[in-house]
Amino acid sequence: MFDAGRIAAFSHQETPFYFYDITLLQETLDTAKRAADEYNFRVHYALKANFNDRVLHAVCRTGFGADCVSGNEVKKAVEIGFKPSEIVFAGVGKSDKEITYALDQNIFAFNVESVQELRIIDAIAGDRGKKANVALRINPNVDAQTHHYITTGLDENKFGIAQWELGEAIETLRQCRHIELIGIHFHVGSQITDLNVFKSLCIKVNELNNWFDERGFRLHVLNVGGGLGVDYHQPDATPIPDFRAYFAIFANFLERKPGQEVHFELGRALVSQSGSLISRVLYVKNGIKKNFLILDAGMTELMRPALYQAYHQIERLGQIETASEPIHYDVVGPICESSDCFGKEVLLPKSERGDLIAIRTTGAYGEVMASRYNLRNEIRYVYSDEI
Ligand SMILES: Cc1ncc(COP(=O)(O)O)c(C=O)c1O
Ligand SMILES: N[C@@H](CCCC[NH3+])C(=O)O
Repeated sequence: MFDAGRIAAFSHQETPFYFYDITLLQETLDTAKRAADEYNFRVHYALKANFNDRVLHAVCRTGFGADCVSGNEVKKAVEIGFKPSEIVFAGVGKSDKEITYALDQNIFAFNVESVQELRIIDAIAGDRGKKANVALRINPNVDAQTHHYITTGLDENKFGIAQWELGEAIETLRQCRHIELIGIHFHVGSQITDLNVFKSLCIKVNELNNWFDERGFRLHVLNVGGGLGVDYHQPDATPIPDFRAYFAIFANFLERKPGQEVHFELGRALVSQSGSLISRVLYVKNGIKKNFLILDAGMTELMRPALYQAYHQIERLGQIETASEPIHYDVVGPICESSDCFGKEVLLPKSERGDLIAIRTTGAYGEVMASRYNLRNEIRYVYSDEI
């Protein structure tokens, strides 16, 4: 992925920066779109994974809709050019202002996460003389088999309407005159690599689809969320996730009723592998117990390792001196936190001040989770077709 020409181009850049491989991004998007189209599935890209303008333009041009989690994300999606009729809005804490804004934009649907939220949307829609499309986000209590911080579909999680509340939800819906129930929505977690999790989800969706049908609600949409994981350990071996296998699970196990559409909300799987965080070694500290590589990027640029102990492949770019043995380094940033560490005991070629380091698979939940802690600079980025 990082050939000599590219590395030479990096060496003139101010670091740290996010590097986006636009060719890989487009190939990934095209592969996913083709796989989804085979079954007539509709994908709304989850903006929360990466809302960089270049990324969003590519996603929009490829023909995906947008899944948003804040009023600002809805605004961003509209500005980029996503059709309002292809924008959905989820989130456990939508403010009145955000609901009003999204209603005024005539978005496709609100994925509603509580009975109380149903009443609020109904009231705001009534005041504005509108009818809001809603899908109920149901917590199916399906274990996503992922890191406990990024699982979202268990009873202990704050997301969605619990199954025991569904009776109250449909009673409320019957009273709401400014709401149209169009479907049901699920999202059980992120970075899911065991496809059996999605089979279990399908079984739950089928049960609930029947439950609504028996009560006279004809659902138009089954939205099964996102969550497909990527290979953080071997980014070059699997640069594009197996979208065909993923969609095939839903094609095989989901029981659609006549006219029902299936919607998805993929984020990570569409953008992760096309991003890398590129930084420089500032200092090398050789200790008795440890060797440290101190980079000019830190948890302020990439928070995942500090937040979830997430693994990212770390590579030293450029010429490797074959005469020296590789060395184990703790690769750390400059931030005043001990958790500001990208990897412990990482085996790398002997490195020195000025060397370029790539932290891979950072196209999703990288740039978007950056912070200004320690009054750090704004994030910089470099696109493959501009160098
Ligand atoms: C409701 C919802 N949809 C979609 C996504 C996108 O998930 P992923 O990036 O794992 O595909 C998320 C994030 O986990 C989410 O909360
Ligand atoms: N931000 C997380 C995933 C959470 C996705 C949003 N629900 C990550 O970096 O993996």
